[in-house]
Amino acid sequence: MQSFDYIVIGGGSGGIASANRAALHGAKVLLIEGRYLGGTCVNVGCVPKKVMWQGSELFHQMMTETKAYGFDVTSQDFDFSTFVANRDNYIQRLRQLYQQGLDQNGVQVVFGLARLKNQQEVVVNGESYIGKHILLATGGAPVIPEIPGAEYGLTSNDFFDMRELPKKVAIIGSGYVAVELAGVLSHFQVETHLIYRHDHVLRSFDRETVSHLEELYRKEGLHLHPYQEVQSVKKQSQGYQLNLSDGSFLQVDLFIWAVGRKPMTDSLGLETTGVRVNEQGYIQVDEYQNTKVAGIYALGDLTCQPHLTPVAIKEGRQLSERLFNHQVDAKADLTYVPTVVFSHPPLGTVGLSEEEARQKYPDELITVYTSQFNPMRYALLSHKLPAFFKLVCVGKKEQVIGLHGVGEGMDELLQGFAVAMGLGATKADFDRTIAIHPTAAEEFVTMTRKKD
Ligand SMILES: Cc1cc2nc3c(=O)[nH]c(=O)nc-3n(C[C@H](O)[C@H](O)[C@H](O)COP(=O)(O)OP(=O)(O)OC[C@H]3O[C@@H](n4cnc5c(N)ncnc54)[C@H](O)[C@@H]3O)c2cc1C
Ligand SMILES: NC(=O)c1ccc[n+]([C@@H]2O[C@H](COP(=O)([O-])OP(=O)(O)OC[C@H]3O[C@@H](n4cnc5c(N)ncnc54)[C@H](O)[C@@H]3O)[C@@H](O)[C@H]2O)c1
Repeated sequence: MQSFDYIVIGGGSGGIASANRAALHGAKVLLIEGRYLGGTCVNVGCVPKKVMWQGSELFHQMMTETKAYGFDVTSQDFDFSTFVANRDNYIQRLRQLYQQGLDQNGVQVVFGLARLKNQQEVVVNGESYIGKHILLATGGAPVIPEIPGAEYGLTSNDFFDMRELPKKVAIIGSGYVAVELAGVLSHFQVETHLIYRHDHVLRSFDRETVSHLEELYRKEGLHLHPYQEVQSVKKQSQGYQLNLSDGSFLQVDLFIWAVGRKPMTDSLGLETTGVRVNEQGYIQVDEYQNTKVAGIYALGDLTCQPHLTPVAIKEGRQLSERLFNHQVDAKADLTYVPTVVFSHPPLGTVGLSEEEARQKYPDELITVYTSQFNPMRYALLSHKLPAFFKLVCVGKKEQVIGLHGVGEGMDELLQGFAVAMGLGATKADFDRTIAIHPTAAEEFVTMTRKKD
């Protein structure tokens, strides 16, 4: 039986990052992956999603904006299947790069579903391996609700297998995935219906910012159906009929479940180890990724931390710094985690929403600044998508504790502001900073409109 310093189960964002870092510090590392290297992010998450986002942005611009800029785009042919094939080739190359990186660092890779036999032994493909330290990094998978006909629906994984665009589609859910896939399809001029149970999408985000995005989505022709649940689905000779909670029906070519994800713990054999999970099945860890069992760690989508690739990567690398490079206090600092919903236009957030700020600091002064403007991209167009920006500050010194926005470029401009907020920047620090003109980012350092 082979022994390793470190066995990593799951070759996604967190697992690969941790395995490579451990190997760089001289550990003997085994990485076990059940399907394909890169996990969710590379294969059915961030990467194909961002390529789709980019493709649909281009499509939309070509169809609606290029003429005003003087282009004569006479052929509007678009071959979706070529686009998808190019996307998949790119992903294939990424997987190869991951494999090369692991090889170069001396990480041994085995493909197969791993199962813990006890606290130190892992079995894969009938072989047993002993690990001094074991990392669980098996991520999550999409959920399908239990209603009649639910099985006819696609998940986000299936979305990336689509080889042609439907004419009319429904997306059920209100989180990142629902909002992003709805935006992509709508920008590809697919009639898109977004169906969700409550009043708003993205309910953990700043309410006012989300309302702005919803307004833009409506303006772009996306059909929003708040306060609706899909109660059952009937297959028809062509497409599907969704039966909604208000008694109405919606006929679509296809529909996509985007109602959340569940942690991938089923195949792991956790019961043999004493590793604890919470009510939703997520593995309980402390801020150092320790589970309740010494020598077994977990990270990323398998735990309750924000389910974002850079979070999983940071957790994985910091864990390896701690275990294999004597950095005894290494842990991921999740105080200001910037995040972007790749909607059209993107919505970005760092820190607390206005609602969270008021709840967290009931006795402190909360000041809120907002700004709305038309990005220059629309200068020559009759059709405009105004951007919205917001700062949430606390105390007399007005420390900026929340920064939110919807608008072109929001995805790229957010990172630097997250650094400033991590350093405790105040509204005065923002105001002191010279703007870059003409950009969207300058709105954040020129805001004067205080909300009552
Ligand atoms: C549609 C979509 C879009 C997303 N877009 C973004 C984005 O734009 N930005 C962002 O930051 N995040 C995004 N995310 C989230 C991001 O993909 C995840 O947070 C991230 O992949 C989590 O990494 P992980 O290492 O925890 O798990 P994963 O990347 O899911 O990796 C887990 C790996 O473990 C393997 N595995 C499972 N069970 C076993 C087993 N028993 N044995 C061996 N291997 C096993 C799986 O095959 C998988 O490869 C997106 C997610 C989705 C679904
Ligand atoms: N851009 C990004 O960084 C990005 C993109 C996609 C996903 N992600 C990550 O992946 C995670 C998972 O995303 P997600 O969108 O799958 O899940 P989610 O948990 O963010 O959202 C799921 C939504 O579906 C709703 N819902 C649950 N059951 C329902 C039902 N039966 N009918 C209608 N609605 C229902 C929930 O109320 C919830 O709002 C995200 O939380 C995020 O961390 C990140």
